[in-house]
Amino acid sequence: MGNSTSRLYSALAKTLNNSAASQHPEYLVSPDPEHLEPIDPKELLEECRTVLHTRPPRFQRDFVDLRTDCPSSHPPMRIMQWNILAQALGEGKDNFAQCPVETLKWEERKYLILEEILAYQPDILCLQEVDHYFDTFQPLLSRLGYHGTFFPKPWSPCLDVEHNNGPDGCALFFLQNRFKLVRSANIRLTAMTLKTNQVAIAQTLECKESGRRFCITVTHLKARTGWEQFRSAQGSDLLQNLQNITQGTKIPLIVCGDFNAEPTEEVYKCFASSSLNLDSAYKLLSADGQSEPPYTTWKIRTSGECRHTLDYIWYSKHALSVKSALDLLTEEQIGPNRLPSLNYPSDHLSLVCDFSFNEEPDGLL
Ligand SMILES: NC(=O)C1=CN([C@@H]2O[C@H](COP(=O)(O)OP(=O)(O)OC[C@H]3O[C@@H](n4cnc5c(N)ncnc54)[C@H](OP(=O)(O)O)[C@@H]3O)[C@@H](O)[C@H]2O)C=CC1
Ligand SMILES: [Mg+2]
Repeated sequence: MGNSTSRLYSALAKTLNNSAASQHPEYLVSPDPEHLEPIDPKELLEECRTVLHTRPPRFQRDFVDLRTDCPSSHPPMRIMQWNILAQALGEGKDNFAQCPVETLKWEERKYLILEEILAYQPDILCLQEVDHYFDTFQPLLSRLGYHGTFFPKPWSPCLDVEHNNGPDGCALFFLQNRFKLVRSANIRLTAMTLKTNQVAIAQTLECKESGRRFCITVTHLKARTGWEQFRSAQGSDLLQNLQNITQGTKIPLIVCGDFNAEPTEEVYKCFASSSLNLDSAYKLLSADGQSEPPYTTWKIRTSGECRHTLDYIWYSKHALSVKSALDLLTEEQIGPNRLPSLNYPSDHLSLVCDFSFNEEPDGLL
């Protein structure tokens, strides 16, 4: 290991382990200024691979080209949507069966999460179930050039788990060299006017290169069967909030989320038919361009096997084009024990798309 690599490794290990001697809850520890030196993503990726060398290799996933016919003078924006699986929920609430105990060890799982992010290098990262924001993702991603925002759930179920690391919530990161933050809103979702335990972050960003503005949103709706109407109400509230944010400005939208809803559910239909003219990016991977993937999460709980399509990237279909999308894992890659696994850290797959602005957006939101 060369000198600069060793220094990087030691800085990374320190950042990733800095809670051990702290008297404060880990999630409240602010990063030491020493850790704010920039990190080269390639070097950091190498370090992840070193730490993970005893694990099976990462799954190979390819980007599928979707629109080669719409030339754009600016580089596309890469958006990543991912429910990373809260550490406390994975260990204390999710009841995963057939999931080897080493799979859930945070000391290695965090490197797998980081490796997945570094492998695709998104310009914008929308995460759910983040319960290691302040001690892990904020300090590291800020050194990689990202601006981060975290909005915890008001009553996170993580807090019920012994040795938890604080509440889980949504996090939104964007690369500061590509975007300027124009406006940021933390939204506590309501259902039939009642405040709920689910949240969203909506940020208006301006592309430094093109000057174009858009609104990026991350959310995580209420889980579980029996809550379909509740999810639908939360979705309507989110749409109303986005309507208010974009009203008058007609800026394009990208909404990333774990909606906890199959495409047959009311909340999906509300988004698909909204006056905001949204479409779901991952449909474009299907043969007819009209079908969602067969699954975005696949796990075996003690209560049985759960294979569902719950995660989406919605976008303003007239103002934006999806240039490419990262394909999903095959059943064979996922394997018989499903997710999370030794080589994939979450029970949800990451969704990654490259977007470009269409040339004539006026009035076409
Ligand atoms: N202290 C207090 O006063 C309060 C505490 N709470 C706590 O919060 C919990 C509910 O919070 P809420 O936000 O509504 O939670 P949700 O029902 O939305 O689920 C929370 C998490 O559980 C995961 N999950 C989904 N299905 C299952 C399952 N079958 N088994 C295990 N985990 C699952 C979800 O993951 P995914 O999205 O990946 O499916 C999700 O991240 C309560 O159970 C309680 O623990 C809530 C309110 C008040
Ligand atoms: Mg979960």
